[in-house]
Amino acid sequence: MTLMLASVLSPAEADAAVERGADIIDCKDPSRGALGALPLAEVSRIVEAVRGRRPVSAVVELPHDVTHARDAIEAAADAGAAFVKFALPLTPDAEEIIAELAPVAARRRLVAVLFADLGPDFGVLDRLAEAGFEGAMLDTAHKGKGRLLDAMSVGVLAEFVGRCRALKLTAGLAGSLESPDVPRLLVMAPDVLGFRGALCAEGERRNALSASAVSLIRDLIPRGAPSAAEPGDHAGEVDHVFVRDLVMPMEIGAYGFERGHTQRVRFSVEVEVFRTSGPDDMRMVFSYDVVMDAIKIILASGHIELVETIAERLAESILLHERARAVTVEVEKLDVVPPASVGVRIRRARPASVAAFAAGSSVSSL
Ligand SMILES: O=C[C@H](O)COP(=O)(O)O
Repeated sequence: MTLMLASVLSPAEADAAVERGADIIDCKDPSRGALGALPLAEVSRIVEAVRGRRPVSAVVELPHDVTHARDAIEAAADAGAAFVKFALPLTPDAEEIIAELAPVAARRRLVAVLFADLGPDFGVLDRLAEAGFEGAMLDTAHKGKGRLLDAMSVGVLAEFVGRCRALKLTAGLAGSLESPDVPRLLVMAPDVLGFRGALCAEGERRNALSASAVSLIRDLIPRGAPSAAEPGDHAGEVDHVFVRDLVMPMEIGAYGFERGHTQRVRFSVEVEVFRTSGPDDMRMVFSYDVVMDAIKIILASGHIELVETIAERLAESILLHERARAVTVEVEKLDVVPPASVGVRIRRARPASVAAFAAGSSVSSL
């Protein structure tokens, strides 16, 4: 399950974010850049306003001297922050700093933030896991200069989440995320998606939190596993969302001669999507970006022997989306016997109980 983190700067904003369903309340001063810390007294006030209803995280601007860094982290935790977030230094001694913070990580839940637009080295994730960190989060350093998906491809983001999962680190994604990004990033099943700008009036992170914007993002992130429910007023209506004839180069094939180079593969995908009731925004749609991202993530994972494997993985990934009722996937190799194509077509559907839930779901009104 993916949790929604909302960055707030005041007790009033924290209360509004809790009321609108954010899962983690993150104390941050957006006027101080990507990872600006709030004064500790303000963190304490936010913790008080939250009244234990949600975990609170706090940003710390890490002093370079390790003793001071440890003290700053301890102070934020003493102010009531369940998680302490800070930007991982980009200096050559970053790994040493991580190791020196290991004693603090044994007592406090530390989250290291890596800036996607500054070319982070994912090798550091091993060091964070060894030092006992709680998790790692990708964010963007330069706000206003692009979203997370501008800084990193979906394949690289999926690699980040996968490496965190393998190391038992909580994986967070943030960085000027907008509502259409949410279903795309959910495909990677991160533990946390973090937001500030998208929750604010006019999408500007230094503006005040907007209740309707918080609700929009909240509604885009499913809250737990779907279960059976009564069908809603649009039950039975199904749209067909498709990506047709998308040709991508990929490493594929079971023969030795098919290794070490790419061949053209054509993808045609049709998703049967439950129609839902609600406002006329991203909550109403199943984005074809979800299909294209799922294809790119599979391609980025390296050589795959069988078209059947690709088709199954693609269908499985798309059916994770709660609006998808069934999917037909066609995968064709174009370079085996040109101009003919060879390949496979499969149709996969969700289990009936889950399908009933999705048919009956509607989003909250604003
Ligand atoms: O931790 C999450 C950040 O506060 C994200 O801020 P942003 O959405 O404005 O980039």
